[in-house]
Amino acid sequence: MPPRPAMSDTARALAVEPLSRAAFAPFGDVIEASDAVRHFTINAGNTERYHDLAQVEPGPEGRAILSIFRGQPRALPFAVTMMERHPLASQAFIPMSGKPYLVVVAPAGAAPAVADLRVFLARGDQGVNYAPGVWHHPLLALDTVCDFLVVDRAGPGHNCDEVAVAPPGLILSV
Ligand SMILES: NC(=O)N[C@@H](O)C(=O)O
Ligand code: NI
Repeated sequence: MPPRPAMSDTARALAVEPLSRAAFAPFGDVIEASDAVRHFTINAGNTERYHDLAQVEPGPEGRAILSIFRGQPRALPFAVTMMERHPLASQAFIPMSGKPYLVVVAPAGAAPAVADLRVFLARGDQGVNYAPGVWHHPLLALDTVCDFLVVDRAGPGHNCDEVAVAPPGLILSV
């Protein structure tokens, strides 16, 4: 992980890391067609299946649903002033517009401090699946309006907690 910039009273600059399966493993899954995952040829050789890439958890009495999120681009520098989590179920974002985007996460458990935040720059061919309870920032599209296929939960119960992050984290550039 890159060295963290110095702490300040008002805000803390956050280092941006490239998204990889290994680095993201504490937070969930990376959804990408790579030789690092199990894949095999199907359809009489026409198609390669990159198999079972993410653990979709609909949670108790829930069902997995598919939605499309059309995100407006975020301006940089961006201040991370809040985080959220879905305690009952996973949530996956798969880019449909082929553009890079930002992923901000912190480990499940206690409300994150700015020092707990990890920022990843995802390529336009990489999706992410947040494991249940993993703290994350809501969708952070960049540059232009971008669509994302979202796999998450419908069902009873409370499934979204939000917390403030103070001092905020600053994403200066990508
Ligand atoms: N609120 C909602 O459905 N979106 C967030 O969960 C998000 O992670 O973007
Ligand atoms: Ni969410």
